Formats: sequence, structure tokens, C-alpha cells
Amino acid sequence: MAARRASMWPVVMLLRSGAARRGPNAQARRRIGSKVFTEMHERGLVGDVFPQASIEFRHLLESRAQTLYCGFDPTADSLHLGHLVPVMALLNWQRSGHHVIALVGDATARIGDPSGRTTCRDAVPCDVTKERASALRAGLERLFRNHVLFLWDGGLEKLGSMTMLNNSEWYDDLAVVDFLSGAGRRFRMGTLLGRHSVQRRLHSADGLSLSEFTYQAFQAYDFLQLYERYGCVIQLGGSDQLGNIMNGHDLISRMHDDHVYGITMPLITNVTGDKLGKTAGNAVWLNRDRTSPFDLYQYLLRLPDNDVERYLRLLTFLPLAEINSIMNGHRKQPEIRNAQRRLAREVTLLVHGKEGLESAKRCTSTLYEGNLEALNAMSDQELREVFQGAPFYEFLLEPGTSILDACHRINAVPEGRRGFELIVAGAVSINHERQNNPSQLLIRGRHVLQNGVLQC
Ligand SMILES: Nc1ncnc2c1ncn2[C@@H]1O[C@H](COP(=O)(O)OP(=O)(O)OP(=O)(O)O)[C@@H](O)[C@H]1O
Ligand SMILES: N[C@@H](Cc1ccc(O)cc1)C(=O)O
Repeated sequence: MAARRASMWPVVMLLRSGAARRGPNAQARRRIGSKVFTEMHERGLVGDVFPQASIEFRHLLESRAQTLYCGFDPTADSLHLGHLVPVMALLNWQRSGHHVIALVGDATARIGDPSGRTTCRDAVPCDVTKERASALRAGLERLFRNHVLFLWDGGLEKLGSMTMLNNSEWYDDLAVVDFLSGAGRRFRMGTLLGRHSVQRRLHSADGLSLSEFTYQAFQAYDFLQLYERYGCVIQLGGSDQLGNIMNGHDLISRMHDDHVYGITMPLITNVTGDKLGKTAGNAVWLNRDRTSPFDLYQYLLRLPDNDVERYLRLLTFLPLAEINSIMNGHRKQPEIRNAQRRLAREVTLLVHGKEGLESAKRCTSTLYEGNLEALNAMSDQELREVFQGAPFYEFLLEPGTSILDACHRINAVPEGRRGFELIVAGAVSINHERQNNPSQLLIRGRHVLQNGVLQC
């Protein structure tokens, strides 16, 4: 018995040290295919690799499962379309068997990343940041859940693991003096001052606060913590994050004899070239209470032809060969917007699930195709989302209510003879059907649909 136990011991030790250094669970030892990096590149999900996409780096990614992370600061209570780029990167790495960590920066959000900003962020009370962090977390969880439910059919065992963390986990109990006398000693002021985001702000009218200046050290420290706790060796981020990622690389390299890397992705922009996001004030949100599935779907349906292929590669899991064939068809008949329709379908499904996609299609059909059946099936929430800005009236339908009565109640026509004449002249349509008889009584199922709607 004793001999058997002794011979088992080293095996247990090996598994534990392997898991701690290279991934959150035992799947870390799985081998990964050799095409992963190339495909990520072709999709546009790899911009720059720091320090470089060396042979060692490719070997690291292709030989076995690694752990990669990306951070999201809860500076709002919802993710936006721009965030979908790093989320798609995380999901693609996960699909190829790597382990991913989505880090919610509930601590760093309070400091405020100066990257890409011309002015200082307003201070936000701690409880607001906490609420935003849990909303952001729920948003990230929804994306990962929808991915598994609707867009992944490879079997759960083939997916790498996904871990969600808050960075307050290591900051809440860290004293500022310990931080500065520990990790703080490893940073070099010349390097920190030289970062683009710092330089831009130093020379701006608003200047740069001490807290914003130190932001890069905190993001670097996150990378160090994730390296030490989860064996995370790669940080992902938009191209605006390169400086912060380089600091993390430098910090880990100074403290450990190991190689870590950063991968940045290109930023998606709107037609005027501004980064899609909060700061530019042009965000298309992923939470339904801010941007409805219908509005998200329509935004993508209206995407210019020049952008659609890039978005299909970045924001969908469609195989590249299928995207090529969609684009070949699209070039022949751009007016039917088949490529945009496919993009809208895939993205809405990921963001809002099957129910959200059906809702977006139902609303589109009601509004743009005058489809009565779709209008009939719309919920209260959908009606408010689609007819945003249009006046809504709620009233009890009493028997004997005529078209003229209803029009008066909602101020659709003036009182008296003029209102009567306007209806006779064909000025009023109910549920897409023109009405010429003001005395006609409202009939359930014809003028008032099953869901109680009368669209006038
Ligand atoms: N339009 C975009 N395209 C690609 N990546 C983006 C885009 N917007 C944000 N990201 C990336 O998402 C990650 C999280 O970004 P972050 O939480 O700072 O959001 P943000 O909208 O950039 O915030 P803010 O506008 O407040 O600076 C970062 O890696 C960032 O580069
Ligand atoms: N600084 C990133 C978010 C982030 C936060 C913490 C990190 O460890 C990494 C990234 C941004 O503003 O986009």
C-alpha cells in the first residue's frame, strides 16, 4: 500500500503544478491545432502581437491550451458593439480549446483609463461602479451563454474554460503602501511617461491626474496577478490598449523568468472614423433596455457595403469560405443586402439569443413590410421599442366605439365636421388599412388586434 501511494504522489504533484501555471483546469494539457493563429489573423482578430509573433509565441499557442484574458471597465452598465470585438476574440480562442478570462475592472474603473481620452473622467461613486460591474458581468455572461446555446455545436468538452473575475478581488485588501513598495518599484518612470496615452494628455488643456497616470500600473498589476494565479500568459485588448499591455509584459518579465504576450485588435469605427464606444458618444449598446434587438438588427442591416465583409469576419463565427461566398453573391446584388442581413442575424443571435432575433425580425417585418401578422404578435415591450418616440395611448375599448370616436380620443383628427371629412377623404389608416367610414364601429380582430393594438 505504502509503495503504491509513494508512486502516485509525483503524478498528483505534476497535475497541480501544470494547472496552476498554464490554465485553470486539467484541460490545460490538451494539444491545440496549428491553424488557430492563422485563422484568427485572417478574421482580423489579431492586429499587433507584443513583443512579437515569434516562433516561440506560435509554438506556445499551437502546442497546448493557454490562458488569455481581456479586461472591461464598468464605466457604463452595458457593453457596446465595440466590445464585441474583444469578446469575439475571447470566444474564438475558447472555441480553439484555449482558456479565457473576462476581467471586469471594478477597481480600475474607479481610477479611469486615460487611453484615447482628451479629458479627465468624472469621479463616480463606489456603489454606482459596483452596480455597473454586476450589470457588465451579466452582459458578458449572457454573450458566453448565448454562444454555447445557439452558435456552438462542437460539444462542451471541446471548448476551453471561461472564467469571469473582478479585479477588486486583489485590490480590496491591498494597501497602497504595499502596492507602491512592491510592484511600484518595478516600473520605470521614463517608460510610463513615454506612453502615447500619457503624452497626449500631458499636453492637453485638462492635463493628467495622478490617478489616471497610475492607471497603467494597475492594469499591469492585473496581468501579473492573472499570470501568478491562473497561469495567464496573453492579454488581449483593442489597439488603444497596447501601452497598458506592454507595461504588464514588462512587469511580469522583471519578476518572472517567463515569456508573456499581448495581442491587440483593430478598433471598429463609425462612418466618420470615430471608435465605436462610450467616449465618442456613438455607442450601439448590447443591453436591451438601451438598444433594442430591433435597433441593433437595423443598425447592422444599414451597415455600408465597404464594412460588411470585415464585420462578418470579426463579429460572426461563419467559416471564412462561407463569408467569401456570401460576399460574391452580395457583389452581384448589393441592393438586397444579403450580407448585411446575415451579419444582423448572427450578431443579434449572439447578443439577444433566439427570442431577441425573432423579436428583431418581427419588428422589422411590421415596420418595413406592413406585416399585420407580425404586428399582431408583438409584445408591449416590442411595441414600445419599435414605435419609440411615437405617441402611445391606452384606453378601454367600450362597445360601440367608432373610428371617429377613437380618432378623437387620440387627437388624430380635429373635432367636428373637419375630422369627419378627413377620414372620408382617406387620411386615416388603421393597422395598415385605409379607413373611409368614420361611423364604422371598431371590431376586435380587424381594427383591434389580438394583442390589443390599434396602430393608427
Ligand atoms: N470600437 C471598438 N473596437 C474594438 N475594440 C473596442 C472598441 N471599443 C472598446 N474596445 C475594446 O474593449 C475593451 C474594453 O474597453 P473599455 O471598457 O475601455 O470600453 P470603451 O468603450 O473603450 O471605454 P471608454 O470609451 O469609456 O474609454 C478594450 O480592449 C477596448 O480596446
Ligand atoms: N483598460 C481597459 C480595461 C481593462 C481593465 C483592467 C485590465 O486588467 C485590462 C483592461 C480599457 O479601458 O479598455
